[in-house]
Amino acid sequence: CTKKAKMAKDNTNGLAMCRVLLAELEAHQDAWPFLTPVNHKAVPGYRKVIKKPMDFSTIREKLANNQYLNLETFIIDVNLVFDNCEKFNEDDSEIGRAGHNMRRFFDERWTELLM
Ligand SMILES: Cn1cc(C(=O)NCCN)ccc1=O
Repeated sequence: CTKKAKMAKDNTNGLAMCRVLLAELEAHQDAWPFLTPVNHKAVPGYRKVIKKPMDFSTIREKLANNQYLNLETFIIDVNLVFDNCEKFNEDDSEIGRAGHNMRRFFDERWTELLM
């Protein structure tokens, strides 16, 4: 096949992996803080501190709207969820621990799928 065709196949495989990974993130027992956008009206300081909010439902919407070029751009948004969580929450808190658990799960899972 041509290089372009191979690239297209890679993107297809990459996007299939995004769907698998996102479904597993959403199904994880520690996903609850990340399933929907943080309600900045209910969480004082969030809008000021977190410049680029991100959550799993927004990632799902972007995936459905074909806004991820490949697995890499998808991984950037997933890591944004966990980086925001670390910035706003103490490590020794319910949500802080959930964020660390979810990041570890995600890192192990996508490397498994890619290796
Ligand atoms: C990720 N994150 C979630 C919340 C939250 O309250 N989520 C709603 C749970 N029902 C607050 C701060 C934060 O960083």
